Amino acid sequence: MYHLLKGFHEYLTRKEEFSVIILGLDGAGKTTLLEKIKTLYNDTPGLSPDKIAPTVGQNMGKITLPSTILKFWDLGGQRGIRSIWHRYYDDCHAVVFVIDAEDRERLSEGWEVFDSVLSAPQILGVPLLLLANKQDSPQSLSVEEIRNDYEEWHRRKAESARRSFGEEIDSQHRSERIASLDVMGVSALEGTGVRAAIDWLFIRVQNSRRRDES
Ligand SMILES: Nc1nc2c(ncn2[C@@H]2O[C@H](COP(=O)(O)OP(=O)(O)OP(=O)(O)O)[C@@H](O)[C@H]2O)c(=O)[nH]1
Ligand SMILES: [Mg+2]
Repeated sequence: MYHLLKGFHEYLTRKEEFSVIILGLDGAGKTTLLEKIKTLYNDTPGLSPDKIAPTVGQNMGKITLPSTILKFWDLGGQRGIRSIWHRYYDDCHAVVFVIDAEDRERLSEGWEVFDSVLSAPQILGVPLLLLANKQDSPQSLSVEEIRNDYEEWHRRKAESARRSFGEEIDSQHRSERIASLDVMGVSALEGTGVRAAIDWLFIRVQNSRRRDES
C-alpha cells in the first residue's frame, strides 16, 4: 500500500524536464542572461556580471516552474566553439538566440549565424526565440528595428542567391519560421524582459513537437 501511495504521489508531483539551448555570438550576453535567470528563479543567486568570463565550452543551469523543469545550456559563442552547437540540436526542446542589439557592427555576422541555426534540419520544428539583448543601453536597436534589420538582411541574401544561382534559398518550412519568428527585448544585465521570455519558453515547450516524439 505504501509503495502504491508513494508511486501515486510521485506521479502527481512529477516534473517534466525540457532542455533549452542558448546560442548567439560571443559577447551577446548569453551567460549574463543565464545567471540572471538563475537569480530570478532560484534560491541561490547566479554569478554577478563582473564575475562572468567568456565561455569556453558550456554552462548549465536549471530552474523549476509549475510541473516543469527548464534546463538551460549556454554555449560559448566564439567562432571556434560554434562548431559544437549542432551536438545539442537533437535533444533540445527550444532554442534561444541572443543578439547584441547594441553592437551594430556585428549585426550581419549575427544574422549569418542566426540564419544557419534557423536552417538546421534537426531543429526546424523546435520553438525558436530571438532575444534583442542590452535594451538598457540607449544605443540599442529596439525589437522592431532588430526584426526589420534581420528581414532586410535576409531579403538581400535571398536576392543575391537568386541573381547568382537562380535559386530560392527558402524552403516553405523555413519561410513559415521566419514569418512567425518571435522577437523579444531583454536586458540580461538588469533583468527586464527576462520573465516574459521564460513565460514564452514555458508555454512553447509544452507544445513542442519534440515533446510528443520523446
Ligand atoms: N549593457 C548591457 N551589457 C550586457 C548585457 N548583457 C551582457 N552584457 C555585457 O556583455 C558582455 C558579454 O557578456 P557575456 O554574458 O559574457 O556574453 P556571452 O554571450 O556569454 O559571450 P561568450 O561566452 O563569449 O559566448 C559583458 O561585458 C556583459 O556585462 C545587457 O543586457 N546590457
Ligand atoms: Mg558566455
